[in-house]
Amino acid sequence: MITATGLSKRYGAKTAVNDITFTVRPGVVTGFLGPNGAGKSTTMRMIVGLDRPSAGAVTVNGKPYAEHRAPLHEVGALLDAKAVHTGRTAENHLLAMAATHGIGRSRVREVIELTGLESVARKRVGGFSLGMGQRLGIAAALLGDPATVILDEPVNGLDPEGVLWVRQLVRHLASEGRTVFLSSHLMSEMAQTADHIVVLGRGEIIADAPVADIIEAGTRRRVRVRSPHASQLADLLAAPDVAVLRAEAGVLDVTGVEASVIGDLAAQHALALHELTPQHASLEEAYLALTSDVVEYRTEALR
Ligand SMILES: Nc1ncnc2c1ncn2[C@@H]1O[C@H](COP(=O)(O)OP(=O)(O)OP(=O)(O)O)[C@@H](O)[C@H]1O
Repeated sequence: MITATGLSKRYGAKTAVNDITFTVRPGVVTGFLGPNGAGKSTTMRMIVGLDRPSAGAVTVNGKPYAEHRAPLHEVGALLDAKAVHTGRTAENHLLAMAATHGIGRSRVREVIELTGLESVARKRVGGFSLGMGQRLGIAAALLGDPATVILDEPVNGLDPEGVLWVRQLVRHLASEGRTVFLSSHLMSEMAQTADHIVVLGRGEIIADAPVADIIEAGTRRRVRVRSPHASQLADLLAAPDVAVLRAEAGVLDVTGVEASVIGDLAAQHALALHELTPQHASLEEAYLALTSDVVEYRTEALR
């Protein structure tokens, strides 16, 4: 369990994280989303004691990270996979970490197998690809069999097979009752991986809810209607809160009315319907709607 209360971080005049309060619960995968510079990495660094909060506090499993006597058993974190620039082999890197906590060689072998690093375990980490570095970072995070796992952009640099592996791994870790907190800028990835998401914009929380609720709240639901009587139906649907868009001949995209209401209306007027489909917005669309006001670096439309 991770609990942040009134957490803030300022770097000089710059406020990176502004008075955020949230809880990351065990047994589910919680995603941490936000545009570049929103403050995700800063928040994660404060959770594991690498940055000191300017105000507020954050605890892991009930205590500030620094107060845990054997932190690797409490929290496993992958914060910057590129940080391991070493002439050591992957195995020796993990053995050195294990030694600080009295973790045995057999656990090192286990995490090497779990992360698919067997074939490169005796190779120098310096020559690793980004993807192998990510796997090694995840192996290190899991070394102490921690109750809480924090992964900053874990799928960065992984190939599709690796992405699928991370997704299955984090879901498995959550199913074991662990607290799993991962950041990503890939909304589509979050939609498939997370149960719950916390969205950060300019250092503030702008959403903290189950994925399904975020999708629901971030968009107005659209219904696609196909009918040989599309024009007649469009006239019947006209109302101040209803938008009817003629997508193509015989096809309407209707916003502001439930599909069931459209179906009933068509039946009352004996108008045949050939399609009546509620369109579900993607998490990407919902996220863009949520964060459109808070992106720090806006991209100019290409001309
Ligand atoms: N050491 C620092 N000194 C000054 N400003 C910093 C420092 N670290 C982060 N910042 C600023 O704080 C803000 C939040 O940065 P942070 O890296 O936490 O965002 P992020 O959401 O992780 O973004 P990204 O996805 O780009 O990594 C940014 O505006 C960043 O420039």
